[in-house]
Formats: sequence, C-alpha cells, structure tokens
Amino acid sequence: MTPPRGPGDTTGHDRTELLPPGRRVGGWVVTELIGAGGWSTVYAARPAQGRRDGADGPAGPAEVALKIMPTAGLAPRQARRIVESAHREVALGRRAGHPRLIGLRESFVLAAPDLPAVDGAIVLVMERAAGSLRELLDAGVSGAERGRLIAGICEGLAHLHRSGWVHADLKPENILLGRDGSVKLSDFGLATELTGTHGYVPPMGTLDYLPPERWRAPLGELGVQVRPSADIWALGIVIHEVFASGASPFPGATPVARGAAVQEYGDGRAPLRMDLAVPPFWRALAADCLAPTHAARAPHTAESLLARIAAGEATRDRGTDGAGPPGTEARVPGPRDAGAGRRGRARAAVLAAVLCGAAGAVLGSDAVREGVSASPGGTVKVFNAERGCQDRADRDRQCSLGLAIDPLRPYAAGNVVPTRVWHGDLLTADCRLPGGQPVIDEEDLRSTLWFRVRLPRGSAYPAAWLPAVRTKDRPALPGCPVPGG
Ligand SMILES: Nc1ncnc2c1ncn2[C@@H]1O[C@H](COP(=O)(O)OP(=O)(O)OP(=O)(O)O)[C@@H](O)[C@H]1O
Repeated sequence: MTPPRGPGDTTGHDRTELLPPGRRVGGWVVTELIGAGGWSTVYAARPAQGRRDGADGPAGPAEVALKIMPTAGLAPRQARRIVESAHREVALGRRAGHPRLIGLRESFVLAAPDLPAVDGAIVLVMERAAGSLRELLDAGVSGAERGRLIAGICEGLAHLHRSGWVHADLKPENILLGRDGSVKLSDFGLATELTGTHGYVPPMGTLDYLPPERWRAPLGELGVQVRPSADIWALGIVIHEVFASGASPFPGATPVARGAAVQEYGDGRAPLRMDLAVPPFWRALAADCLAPTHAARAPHTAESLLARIAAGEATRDRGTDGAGPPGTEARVPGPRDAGAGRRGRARAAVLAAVLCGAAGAVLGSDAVREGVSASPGGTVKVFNAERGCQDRADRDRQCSLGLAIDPLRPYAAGNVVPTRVWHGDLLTADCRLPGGQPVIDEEDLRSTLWFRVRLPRGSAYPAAWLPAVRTKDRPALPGCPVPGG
C-alpha cells in the first residue's frame, strides 16, 4: 500500500528504528528489523521465554514477523485508514487461510508508554518469510524458478478469488517466499471482500500495477471499485517482470510516465510491447492478463491461467526459455537465509572498506556525467545508503563509492578501479550481470546483480562494475558476457 507522502509525515524510514532488538512486544521479543513500508515497519521476532501456546515447533522456537502499524501522531483520517487496513488483514487472515498466503497468528494493540511513537500501534503477528520476489528479481531469478513462481502466485490468487477477495496490491514486494522457496502472498492492507461482482478499496495502490480502468475509476463513498481482474492485470505485469529482469512492459522513466503509457494502451492508442526476453508461452499468458479492459480480461481467471500452466503448455517452451516445471521447490537466496545476518554484517564491513579506502583518482561529477552522456545505454543513478552522504554536495572522499574491476571477485579494496563515484552521479550502464559476487549494503540489502558502467575517456579502465545495491534503478539491459568466461 502506498500512502501519499508529504512534509512532516511519519511514514517509512522515520520509524524504522523504533523497536530495538531485545524489545518485548506482547508475547514476542524483537530480533531484527526486516524492512519498512509506507505505513508500517516489519521486525523479526521470537517467542518470549515462557510462552506456552505451541509457538515453538519441533525445530525450535518459531520465528515470526511483527508488522507494526503506528497510529500516534497521524491525522484522524490517516489513523482510521491504518485501523481499517489492519482489520482487512485480520479478516482475510481469519477467513481465507491457505499455504499460498502468509499466515496471520494474532493481532493486538501495543501498549508502550515509554515509546510514544509506537504506543497504541497495531501489531500483526505473521509467519516469517525468507525474502520477497522483489529481492529475487534483483538478485536474478534462475530460468528453472520462473514457471514455479508464477504458478505459485496463480495458486494464491485463485484461492483468494475463490474465497471472494481481491488482493488489490499485488506486486513483487508483496509476494513473499518461504524458506523452501514456496510463494506466499502477503500485505492484505488493501484486500477487499467482494459484494457481488465488486469490492471497494481506498484510493491507494502501487501505480505500476494499476490496470487502465483504475486510472479513471470514480471515487465513491465506499472508495474505488475493484474486481478480481485488477489482480490479473497486476499478475501480467509481474509475469513480464519475472522474465524481463524486473522491467515493466510499459515504457517510462517514472511510475507516473508508465501509468500514462498504460492509459494510452487502454485507450487503444498504443500497442502492448513486451520484452523479447519473455518466451512465447508466458508472453501469451501475460498478454491475456494485460487485456486492456475488464471485459476482455475477465475470462482469464487465476484458475484458468493455473490450468493452462498445469496443462503443461509451459513445458513446450522450456527448451527456449529455460523455465522449469512448476511445482519444484528450491531455496531462495536472500538476506534472510539462515546465517545471513552474520554474512551480511561481514559484507557490510567489506563494503565500508571499499567506500572509504582505496586511494586513486577522484573524478568530479562533470567528468563522470560527460562520459555518460556521450554514450547510449541505460542510465543508473548512484545510491549511497549512508544517510549522511546523501545530501552532501562537496564530494567528500569519505562519501565516495568504489566500482569493481571484476564482479565475480569479492568487492574489496584490491578489486576497485581508481575512479570513484558519489550519491546522485549518473552512470551509463550497457549490460547487467545477475550472478556476480553477492554484496550487502549498510541497510542489509543483498544482491548478486551488477551493472557494467562506462568510465570517461582517459580512465585507467574503460568500464567498471556497479553493484545493484548501489542504485535504485533497474534499466532493462541485455545480459553481460560473464567476465573471463
Ligand atoms: N511476513 C513477513 N516475513 C518477512 N518479511 C516480510 C513479511 N511481511 C513483510 N515483510 C517485508 O517487510 C518489508 C516491509 O513490508 P510492508 O508490508 O510494511 O511494506 P511494503 O509492502 O514494502 O510497502 P507498502 O505496503 O507500503 O507498499 C518488505 O520488504 C516486506 O517484503
């Protein structure tokens, strides 16, 4: 769910450090921060000692995810939205449990008079997932995984729709993955129960996944009308992303520009153009999901799509797309794997060394930009997760970042080019390498994706490698040849 943002709001990162590890929350003890969304912050937690409700499984204490939805300091209308959103999550969790939906264990209101920011927050206690499809897309999904993942998403949607619900916010961030790789749909804060053929949702959602009809849907007293076909549209976008390295089928540099492209297509003013990387079977499936009107999309239910996948149509394409048979479970790489915390911290230390160490030529931003603008290809903007470095215009060396010589070797001082880059620099990337050395940034984001970026003429190296955790951009680029391969 994406809330409007404005000056002085208390959403997102402002709240990420609210609950320190060791803090007791109801019958649970916080172990680490997982991430933050627009209205909520999610923490990992274990059962508090002495908890006797079967929370401990045969393998030891069961870890859970605590979704904390603070209401303190919000305007009454915003607070009401949070409460309604929590009610929707709880109602769906109680009435429509399924292995393809993240399990909800309990919900309560947090009493924390010593922490005014979360005092009175709504807490949802959920099954903890190992990672999300977004992380997997960033790291690079293997061919064999793709069909299985899409089948899992269809199973979850088919169950939701059969149970009379519309998810209304399907996107890779809300498609979680269990430790065994199984798909678990989550974030039912916008989910709505159908009354007849429609449900109603607040005028919110994630722009990149809204169907054409949502862009002109009138806002009534109950909210905006949605139907299951809205989830099918979002599924079409996700299918495309899974095969096209995370790229949307709709062109545009921003979600609003892509939204305009969606509307042009919906009005019949532009054709649907899918990336050639999407193999024929999946292209046909995605095209049906992305039919421009509700009426044209309605025959393509999650159930019917699942039947098409199960009927083995995917198998025909396997020779060309490498998509494996749906149903085979595999491990999910991600920061939340067992032991990842330890590895993450070690790698963060390595990254810090690269950030601050390695003497060499320091190029001004103009030099870097000049090298960029002269060349075609995708542009990536450098992102430095160190907050203190984001607003500095002085290009202090302490805030510079290194580019690797070889993305298959550890990202450490001996493996960086002399050219340094800073937060906000624009670089030209000409290809992407999904299976490089894993890098974890200061915020524990992990990715094995790298971009090959060009360096200005006269640099010691003509090109170097930017780890994907160092940019928020994901341009659609061809795969790079494996260095040294
Ligand atoms: N049960 C869970 N297990 C593990 N990680 C989770 C779980 N629920 C959410 N997360 C992760 O926590 C982070 C924050 O989730 P949250 O639902 O608060 O926001 P979001 O879905 O990222 O954004 P928004 O809902 O505001 O659009 C996300 O990275 C999500 O993948």
